Amino acid sequence: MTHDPSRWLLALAAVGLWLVLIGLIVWRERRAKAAARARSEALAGDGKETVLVAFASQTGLAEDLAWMTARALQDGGVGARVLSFADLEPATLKAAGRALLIVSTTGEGDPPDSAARLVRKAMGAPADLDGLRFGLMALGDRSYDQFCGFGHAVDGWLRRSGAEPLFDLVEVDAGDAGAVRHWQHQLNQITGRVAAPDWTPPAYEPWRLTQRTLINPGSPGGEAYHLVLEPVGTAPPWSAGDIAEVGLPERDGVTPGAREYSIASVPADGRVELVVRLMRRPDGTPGLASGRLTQDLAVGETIDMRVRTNRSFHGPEDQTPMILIGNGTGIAGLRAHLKDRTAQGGGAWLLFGERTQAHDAFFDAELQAWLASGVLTRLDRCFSRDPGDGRYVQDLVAAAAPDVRAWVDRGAALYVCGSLEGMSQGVHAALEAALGAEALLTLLEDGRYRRDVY
Ligand SMILES: Cc1cc2nc3c(=O)[nH]c(=O)nc-3n(C[C@H](O)[C@H](O)[C@H](O)COP(=O)(O)O)c2cc1C
Repeated sequence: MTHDPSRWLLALAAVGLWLVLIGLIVWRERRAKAAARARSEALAGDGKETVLVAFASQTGLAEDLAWMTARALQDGGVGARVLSFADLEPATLKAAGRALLIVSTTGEGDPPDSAARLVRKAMGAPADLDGLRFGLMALGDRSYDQFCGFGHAVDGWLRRSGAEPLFDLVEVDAGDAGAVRHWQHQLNQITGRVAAPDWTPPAYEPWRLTQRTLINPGSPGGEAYHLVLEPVGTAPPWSAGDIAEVGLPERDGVTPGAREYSIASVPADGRVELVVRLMRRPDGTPGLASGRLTQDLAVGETIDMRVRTNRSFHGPEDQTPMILIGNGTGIAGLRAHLKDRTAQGGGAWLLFGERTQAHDAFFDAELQAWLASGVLTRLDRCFSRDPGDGRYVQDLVAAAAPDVRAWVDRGAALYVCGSLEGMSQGVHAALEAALGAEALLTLLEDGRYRRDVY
């Protein structure tokens, strides 16, 4: 032990600074929550007749629709209170008397992360919800096996708990406008109003492809491209973690749904960058969206695109250490976060897996520069097809388990981006082994374990 008083003073100052920073983070979080509460209270009106509007959202659509629902109720003279599933208890539902719930499904039929606490604590068995009347809108996508899986689970639990539906479950397939209009129609029944407000999503804007680079020539994996798109008009604001929705042109009289890609850049870049892998159908022909973006579209041409907020993958404060984990094109979302960090921040550790060191070390020069500048504190990569390596990113997490624990103990947040199958499940299992299932669930519920997987 040192007896040098100046060392003690330094240590005390460091601890003091650390406490101030933690306090600042807590204060900012409280302020954000208070702002949402104030917004919600403003919509609640005089409280005579209030409907609870609760949302469980992974990428933000259910949350947006919840606020639009609350506004439509208020415009029709009915007060509304908006609550995330993260703050929802059975008793709150029962006390509300009337509730409108908007929930999406993620993973493979799974609840959004913000609903994990309610699922674990309350949904295992029926609750006492006698007297509650509810309307439920389930967001999903029919291309998944368990269409609206979580919406159906909530519906079943509410009914088993004695709650009564105000109308049949409204299923929304890939943001289908017709189903959303049906929900608006049900709201009109509640408010007695006829005029439906305009809920159409923000229009697509033209973006010009200014650069396209194949980033893995010679790779045994599918070709991956780095795309740079510049707005023809003015660029909208966005945050690291947000998504670009690419509209596809009509084909044989059918408009295919939009495709979503994690944005690999930040507004300061003045351009949206994407990392797109060319997908091939079983017959070898290119996939609709990836084929257009990586093959058909010429540099200089424009596409329809809009930026969509993806709150559940937004970053923490610069002072919060970040552990970024991903594979393949998942580097996109992680890169945006790294671009947002400073060398004075809490530090960032990237664990990344791809096929070969020689062809698939995506953005290597940039990562090395971030390591040198201190933005990136640590870089662990593995390559599954390299002789002598053969590991996947989950193996990196498992091998570094004690360090992962130490980072999390220091307050680190975990961000996972990349493929749902294989990677995200494997990483989840490795994190469970490293931190304990209970601790990982708590991190998930507290927004310190965030995922953007597809
Ligand atoms: C990684 C991922 C997994 C998904 N899994 C399912 C699923 O299993 N079943 C389903 O019906 N929809 C699934 N979806 C579709 C979403 O439910 C749909 O896009 C919804 O509109 C998202 O709403 P949110 O933005 O509020 O989370 C999935 C979407 C993503 C990105």
